[in-house]
Amino acid sequence: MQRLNVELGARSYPIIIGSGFLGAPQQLLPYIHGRQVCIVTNETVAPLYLAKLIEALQGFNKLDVVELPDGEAFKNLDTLNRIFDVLLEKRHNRTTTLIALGGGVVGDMCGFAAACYQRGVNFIQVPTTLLALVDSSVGGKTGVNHPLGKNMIGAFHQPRLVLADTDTLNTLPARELSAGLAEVIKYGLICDKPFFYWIEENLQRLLNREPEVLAYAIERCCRNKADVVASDEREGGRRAILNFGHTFGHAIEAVQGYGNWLHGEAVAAGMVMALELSRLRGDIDNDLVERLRQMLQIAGLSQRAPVGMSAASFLQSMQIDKKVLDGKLRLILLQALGEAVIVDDTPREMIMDALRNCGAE
Ligand SMILES: NC(=O)c1ccc[n+]([C@@H]2O[C@H](COP(=O)([O-])OP(=O)(O)OC[C@H]3O[C@@H](n4cnc5c(N)ncnc54)[C@H](O)[C@@H]3O)[C@@H](O)[C@H]2O)c1
Ligand SMILES: O=C(O)C(=O)C[C@@H](O)[C@H](O)[C@H](O)COP(=O)(O)O
Ligand SMILES: [Zn+2]
Repeated sequence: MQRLNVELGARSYPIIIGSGFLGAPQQLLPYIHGRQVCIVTNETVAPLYLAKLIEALQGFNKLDVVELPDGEAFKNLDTLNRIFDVLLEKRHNRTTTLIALGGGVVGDMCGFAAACYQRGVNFIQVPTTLLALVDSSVGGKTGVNHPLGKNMIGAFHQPRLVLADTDTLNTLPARELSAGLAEVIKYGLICDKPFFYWIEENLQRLLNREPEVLAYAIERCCRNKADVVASDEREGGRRAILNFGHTFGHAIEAVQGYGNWLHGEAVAAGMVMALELSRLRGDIDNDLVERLRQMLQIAGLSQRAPVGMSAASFLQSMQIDKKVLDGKLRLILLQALGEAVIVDDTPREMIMDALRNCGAE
C-alpha cells in the first residue's frame, strides 16, 4: 500500500493506493466525521462495487445511494439535481459525507454536489477507472459540462481522502483503459521525462494490466499531480500545465457531442496537436511528435482530428476555453520533453497549420 499526501494546509488529504481494500472500513472510516453518508455512483459501477463499499460502512444511521445514468452525456446540471433531490428528500445535513464511487464523470459531479450542497459538505473520492485513479480524483476540480463548453460550471472543492483500489481496474473495458493511458502519458510529457521513457518501455505491460506496473504508474501520476496542485491549487499559473492537450481535446468533445469521443481519446489527439504546434514553434523536434504518435497507436488511441472537423470549428470552440484571457488563447505547449509552458502569443495561422497537419479540414 502506498500513501501520498496532497499538501494544501488545512485542506491537505491522503491518496491511499493499494488493492483489495474497497470493503475494508479501516481505510475509510477515519475520514467520515458525521454519521451520515451518501454514495454517488452510476448504473454500471453500482452492480460491480457498491455492495463491497457498503460492507465498509456498516453502522451509519443514514446511508443512501444515488445511482446516476452512465456517460459523459449526463455530466450536466439536470443530472446534478438528482443528487440534490436525494440529499434533500432523505434529509441529509451539513455533517453528511458524499462518496464518489466511479470514474471521472461520477467524481466530478459528486464533488460539485459536495461543493454546493448546503454550501459545502465533505466528500471522498473512490476512483474506479484508470483515468480517475491517475488524474480526476486528485486536485479538487469538480463540475459539469455545458453544451457550449466542457466543465464550464464547477467549483474547486478538495476531497478529504482519495481511496484508490487498483483491483477495480480488472473490470474496466479496454477502451476505457486506453483513454486513461492518455492522461498517464500527459504526465511524462509535461513534467516527468524519465517517466515518459518508462511508459514507452512499459506500455504493453500497462495494456496487459500487470498489477505492479499499473500501481507504479498510478502512484507516479498522483505524485506529479499532487505536487502541481500543492503549488497552485486554483490554477493561478503553473497548474494550467495539467491542461496540456485539453484545449484541443475539449473542443473535440464539445463539437462531437459529449460521449462520442471519450475524454482521454480527445486529450490524446489534442496532445499530438499541442506537440505539433510546439514543433512548428521550433521548440521540439519531429522525433518526439513521432514517438508520441507511436505510443498512442500502440495504446489504440487516435492521433488525428475527428473526420470532418475543420480547423475553424476547432478555433471557434477553443475560444470558450477557461484559460482564454482578454480574448487571447493561452495554450500549454512543450519547450522540451518534460517541460510544459504556458504560451499566449501563438499566431492563429500557426495553430491552423498544426491542426491541419493533424487531419483537421
Ligand atoms: N476533475 C479533474 O481533475 C478531471 C481530470 C481528468 C478528467 N476529468 C473528467 O473525467 C471524466 C472522464 O472520466 P473517465 O474516463 O473515468 O470516464 P467515466 O467516468 O465516464 O468512466 C468511464 C466508463 O467506465 C465505467 N466504469 C467505471 N469504473 C469501472 C470499472 N471499474 N469497471 C467497469 N466499468 C467501469 C463507467 O461507468 C463509464 O462507462 C471527464 O468528464 C473528464 O472531464 C476530470
Ligand atoms: O486538474 C487539472 O487542473 C487538470 O487540468 C486535469 C485535466 O486532466 C482535467 O481534464 C480537468 O478537468 C480539465 O480542467 P478544465 O479546467 O480545463 O476543465
Ligand atoms: Zn483531463
